[in-house]
Amino acid sequence: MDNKNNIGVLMACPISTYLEQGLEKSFKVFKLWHFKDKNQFINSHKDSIQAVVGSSVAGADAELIESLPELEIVATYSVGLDKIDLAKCKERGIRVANTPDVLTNDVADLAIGLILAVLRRICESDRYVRSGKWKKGDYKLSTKFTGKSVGILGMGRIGTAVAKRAEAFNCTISYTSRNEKSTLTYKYYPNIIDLASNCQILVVACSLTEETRRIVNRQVIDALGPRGVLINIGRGLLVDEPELVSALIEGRLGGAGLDVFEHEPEVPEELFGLENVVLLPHVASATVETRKAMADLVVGNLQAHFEKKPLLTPVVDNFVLKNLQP
Ligand SMILES: O=CC(=O)O
Repeated sequence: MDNKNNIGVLMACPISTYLEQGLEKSFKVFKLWHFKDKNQFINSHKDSIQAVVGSSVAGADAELIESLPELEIVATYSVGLDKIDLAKCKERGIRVANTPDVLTNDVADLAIGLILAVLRRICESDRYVRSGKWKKGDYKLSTKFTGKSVGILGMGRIGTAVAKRAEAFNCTISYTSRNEKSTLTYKYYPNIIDLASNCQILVVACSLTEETRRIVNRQVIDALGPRGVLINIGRGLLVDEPELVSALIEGRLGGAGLDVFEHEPEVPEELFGLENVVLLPHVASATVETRKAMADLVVGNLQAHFEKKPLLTPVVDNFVLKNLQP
């Protein structure tokens, strides 16, 4: 690998001290949020920045990619790729890596946690105890999870891990995905409305792309219905948020467990007073163990790239063909 001072790595947003320290051991790290005038900073450092590190908050859009002529790799501290202009990266031969696998279990665990929290009113009953209301009477009955039908939107790594967990709760699993998976015995619905009409809990676990933007629209929400529960551990923009809010307020949807929102960290305040809703601050992969593994993977991918080796977790890798010597 070249001398570390020769390789500029631009962090697009604050991520973690552990990651920063890992990057600083091998690279010259620039933290974009430290610069008031970002355009001026990029203009004066564009010739030394060869890598961008992003996350689910900020990545590399077309404008950033175009402003960095020496950019060779974008490594994101996320499994989601929606903050990266992948088409631009392919066009420019820029490699892209993400952090799949290491976070799958945590995200699937949290999806189940959200289901239980909504159906069994865990957060609401905790508030009941803390506010002293228990002394005046028992908390009301909640809803059983075991045996419910669970529909999964997006049967990738995370969707599959959610399904496996839900099976242990004796749930019937069905799903919709780009394609039916021949290896799975779960019922496949080619369309999300049919999936939503035939399940009690709909878990949103697909990636955000132009095709899936607001895929959970009013029709899907109405198909899920007043006894149905929506769980979103994907991206806020997969759901039509204003429609979700009105369905919850009007009682057209039974409940929701949401880890992600359209305008994070903004969350529609109309949801704050609803006891059938559990709201989390985008923490599905946020455990000490997993975040460390994600950071190690980001650093490992950059090291692999600058040592002209195959990426550990490649997403876009046509750089190999053009620029890497055997
Ligand atoms: O949102 C988190 C991720 O994409 O990893």
